[in-house]
Amino acid sequence: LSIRKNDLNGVEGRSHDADVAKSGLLKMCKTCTSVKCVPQIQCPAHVRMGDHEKPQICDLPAGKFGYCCETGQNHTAPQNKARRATIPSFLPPDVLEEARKNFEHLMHGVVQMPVLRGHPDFTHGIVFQSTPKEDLHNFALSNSALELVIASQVFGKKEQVPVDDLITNNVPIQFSKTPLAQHCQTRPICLGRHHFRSMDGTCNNPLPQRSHWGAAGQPMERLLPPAYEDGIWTPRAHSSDGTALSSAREISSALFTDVHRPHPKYNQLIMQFGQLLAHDVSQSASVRLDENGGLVQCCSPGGKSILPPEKRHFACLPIPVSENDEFYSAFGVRCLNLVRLSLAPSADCQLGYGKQRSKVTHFLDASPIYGSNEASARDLRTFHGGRLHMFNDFGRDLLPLTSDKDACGSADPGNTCFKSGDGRTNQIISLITLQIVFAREHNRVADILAELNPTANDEWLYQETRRIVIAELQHITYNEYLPAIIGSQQMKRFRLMPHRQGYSTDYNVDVNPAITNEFSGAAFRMGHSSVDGKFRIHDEVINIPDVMFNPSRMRKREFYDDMLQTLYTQPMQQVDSSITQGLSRFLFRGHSPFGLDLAAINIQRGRDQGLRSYNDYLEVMGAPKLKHFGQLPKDIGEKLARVYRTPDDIDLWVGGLLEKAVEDGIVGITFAEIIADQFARFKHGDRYYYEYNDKVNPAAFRPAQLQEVRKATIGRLICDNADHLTLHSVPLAGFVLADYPGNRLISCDDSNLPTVDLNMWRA
Ligand code: HEM
Ligand SMILES: [Ca+2]
Repeated sequence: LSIRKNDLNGVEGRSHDADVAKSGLLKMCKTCTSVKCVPQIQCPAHVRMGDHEKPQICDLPAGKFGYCCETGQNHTAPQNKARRATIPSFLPPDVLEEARKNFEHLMHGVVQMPVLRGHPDFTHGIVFQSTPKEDLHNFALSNSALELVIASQVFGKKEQVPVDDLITNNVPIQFSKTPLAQHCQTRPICLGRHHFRSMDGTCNNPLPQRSHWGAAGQPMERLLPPAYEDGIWTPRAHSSDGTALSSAREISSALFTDVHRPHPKYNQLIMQFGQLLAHDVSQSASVRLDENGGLVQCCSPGGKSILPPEKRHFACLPIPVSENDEFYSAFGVRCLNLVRLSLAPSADCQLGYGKQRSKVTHFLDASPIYGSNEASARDLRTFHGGRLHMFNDFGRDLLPLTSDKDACGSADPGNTCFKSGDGRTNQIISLITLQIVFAREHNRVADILAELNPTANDEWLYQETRRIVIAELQHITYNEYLPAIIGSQQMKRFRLMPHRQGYSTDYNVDVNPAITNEFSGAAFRMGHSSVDGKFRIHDEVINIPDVMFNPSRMRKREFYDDMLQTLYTQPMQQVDSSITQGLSRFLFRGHSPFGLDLAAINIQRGRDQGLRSYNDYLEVMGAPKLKHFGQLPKDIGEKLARVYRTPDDIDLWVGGLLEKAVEDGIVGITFAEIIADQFARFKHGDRYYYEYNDKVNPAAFRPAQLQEVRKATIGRLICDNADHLTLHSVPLAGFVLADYPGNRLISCDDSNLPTVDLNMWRA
């Protein structure tokens, strides 16, 4: 993960110094003054420099670059094992042989009962769903990554490599000269200058060595080295005092209650927009039983017990449930299924820890609308007038219907489900609603462009429209959504606020746009606490589990308009220690009397993804670590002390949620920083970001076009794409409750709700 000097060489292999001088993107400091030179992975973007300026690079041994890191800390676990004098610099044949044997043993697999359609575990599997062709590809890639990880594990154990060296990628062994090289990823070759951004996110960074940065299928990044017990892939299971960590379910039920605490300012639309964003930038994949995407089950039927080790698949990470559990005990459930995330082979082909794979483009590029590869993008297009397929339901455009019988995982025949660029669209009906808004926006814009440019062909209309819709999405995100979530101070520190005029010059060729494990595994899952367990539509109260993977209501004529109004009228729930039972007890219940616990899943997932404890992240931000629970407010400290032995054990998702919100934001400071860091990557590391000029962005907007894009608001987007059967107005500030001081409901024709004038796109 650290930058190698060669990575900085230009296309024609110019010298490193010339490159730095030419781009002006890096400040060179051979040795850091007053701060420490550490590998990039040990210095998260948000602590690199006080004012989040360009990174200062410095020399590390073995020809690598590091960053001058302001915290001056080495963010790794304390080194508790004596360092071995020498570690071989090659992979001995016996390691290769043993690794091969171990791998084959794992692949031999276990015989298990199939997971039945309609069961909550089946539905959970759909969250990671792919097409059959992708399943095959995923299985192969996941296994390739596994072979590399097993070889790393065998080597680490045999040679007694200190865990610290493994988690900081400090073992300079290349797989490229071994038979394992076939499992390493190759970088995409980018020919010419791509005018429009690619569908799969490849070829964004102009340096050929970085053509894969941010592309679909690439591994997630990390802010801190992983907390794997063996330094490679074994999840954290022990307290820092050596005893076993409490079960994720025990923590969930002790700490997360379901209390109605409506937010005084923000509505459910901001929650729903957040989930759409989450799906745009991250979709992990779970390990599968076979190449047909078969699901792994780690519990005995009915969740009565955890399967014994000899019957358990290697990717099992089930959540134990106590026999006295306040909820599940009534059903005799002692085990909640959880399957580990699959890994991606990394492009550096080096021995090291497992890296989780994300299936969607990491960039904020409307991938839920368009897909994350050429094939799914083509499947969604009509190839006429640049338009996307829609299902016309008696005059109203809904998303196209899918023929994939597993899309909803339902056992009910005739359950109609929808298709989009993302397999999770049917997860909840309010998400489908927002996906329809964006798909309609695409066709609305395409139609206007076609009228303005009568000779334009389908391809140009599609790509140009996609460029505009992505720009609108980015503008709404950075202008309306993000300031509400992380507050104005973080927006400023990370240079995230859109300009009012002119182009932004914030592109930085060295910023890796990849999603971080901390963001996808913890910080952005803050959204789960903001969900209200009920939608109130006129007199009807809908419990959210009833509209998960069950979109039949969408066919009711007024439902779409009504749902949008509910979203902007109903307050979102505060982001805190409350999470609706619709998610923490009844997630994906279908017809079952109980469902899954998303809070427990989030905690266990954090351990699966190797997230370090909350305390380590406090330290990264320059805050003192918690030494004892008494430092926290009494009620929180007491609850935590019941499930954690020491503050060093607190899971990141838990610690982050318990913080009080930053002054003018929705989340606490730790999540605000992690989210800010992530959106700084999406902005500063995306060449196609809408505010860049043509020196950076091959598809730059003309100044007048950019000014128009800056008029995009979530309110206008909804007005322009509503059915106008029951919806005729929106709140002026779309994510804010209409009755909040300073805000009001305004009619869709009100001139205070600006319109993006597409006349600027007349050829
Ligand atoms: C509306 C109801 C929602 C439901 C039913 C839901 C459900 C889920 C489920 C089942 C997962 C996968 C859990 C796992 O196995 O690790 C997940 C992941 C996630 N959710 Fe939600 N979620 C909802 C809303 C939200 C919101 C509002 C946000 C953010 C604002 C959000 C952010 C995320 C993120 C970042 C992930 C990780 C994605 C990945 O990397 O795979 N979710 N959610
Ligand atoms: Ca994306």
